[in-house]
Amino acid sequence: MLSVEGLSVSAESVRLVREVSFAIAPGERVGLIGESGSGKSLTALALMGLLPEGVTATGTARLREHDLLGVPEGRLKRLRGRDVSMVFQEPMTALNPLMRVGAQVAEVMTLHGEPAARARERAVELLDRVRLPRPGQIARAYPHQLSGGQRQRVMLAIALANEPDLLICDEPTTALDVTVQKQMLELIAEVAPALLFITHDLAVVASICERVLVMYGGRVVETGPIREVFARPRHRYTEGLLAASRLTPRGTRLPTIQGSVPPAGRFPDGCVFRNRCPQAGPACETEPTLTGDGHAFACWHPGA
Ligand SMILES: Nc1ncnc2c1ncn2[C@@H]1O[C@H](COP(=O)(O)OP(=O)(O)OP(=O)(O)O)[C@@H](O)[C@H]1O
Repeated sequence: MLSVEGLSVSAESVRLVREVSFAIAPGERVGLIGESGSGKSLTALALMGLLPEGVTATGTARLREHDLLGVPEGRLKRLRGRDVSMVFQEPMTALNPLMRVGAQVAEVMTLHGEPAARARERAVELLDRVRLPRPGQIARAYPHQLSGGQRQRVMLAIALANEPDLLICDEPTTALDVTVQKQMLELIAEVAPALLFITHDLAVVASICERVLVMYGGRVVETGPIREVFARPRHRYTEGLLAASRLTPRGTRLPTIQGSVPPAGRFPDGCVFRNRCPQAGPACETEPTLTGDGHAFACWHPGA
C-alpha cells in the first residue's frame, strides 16, 4: 500500500536521509526507531509533504496509486489528511488555542468537501471514537481546558477524520505520563488503518508494532519483525540501542534473548516471565525485564 524507494532528504548539499526504502501493507503497524537526529522525523515529513523550507526529498513514495513526492502543493493538500495523516508529539502547538476543538475536528472534513452541519456531527462521533468522555461537551471546549492526554486524543480524531489509509505518529506519547501513554498506545493500535510509528523508545515499539525499521545516520540499517530484530539484532547499532533501552539490563552484553512480545494486556503489572521461558532453569540468570507499560518482554541468557 505504501511503498518508499530510495528516499533521500537533503538540506542544500547535505544529505540527511539516505536511500531509505520500505513498504507498509494495509493494516500493518511498523515502528521507525533510531537515536535523536537519525532522520526519523524528516522521513515522515517527506511523506507528508511537510519538509521545512530549504529541505528537499528525492526518490519515490507511493501510497496506493498516489505519488507522495514531487507532487504540486495543491494536490498534496488533498492527499494530506485524507490518504495519509500525522499525529505529532506536542498537541498544544498543533491545535489552534482560539478555536473550540469540535470546530477544529470539523474543519479538516469541510476542507475536504464535507458539508458543515454533517462535519460538526461527525466531529462529535470522532471524539467519541477516540474515547473522550462526554464528547459533545469536549467538542465545545478550547484546547487549554483539556488535559495533555485529551488534547492528544483530539489530534488523533483530527488525523482520523477523513479516514486515511495510513497514520503516521511522531512520538505521540512522549509528553504523556505512563498510564495515559499506555491507553493512548492501545487506542492508536486499535484505530490506525496502517501505522508508521516513530519513537526512540523500544518498549513502546514492542508494545504496538509488528515490524520495525531501525535508522542510523540517515539510513535504515536494519528491518524485520519485532521479535526477530530484538531477539537477534544484526546491526551493532541495534544491539547498542537494545543494550541502552529499558528492555535490557543496562550495560550488559547479552548474546541470546528468549521470549517474545506478549499481546498487550495479557500480563498484569509485576508478572514474572520466567515461567514462560523455554530455557527457564539455571541458565536463566537474570530477572525478566518489564517494558514501560508493565508487560514482560524478554528473558536473558548470558552466555547461552
Ligand atoms: N531544516 C533543517 N535543516 C537542516 N538540517 C536539518 C533540518 N531539520 C533537521 N535537520 C537535521 O537532519 C537530521 C535528522 O533530523 P530528524 O529530525 O529527522 O531526526 P530524528 O531522528 O527525528 O530525531 P529526534 O528523535 O530528535 O526527533 C538531524 O541531524 C537534524 O539536525
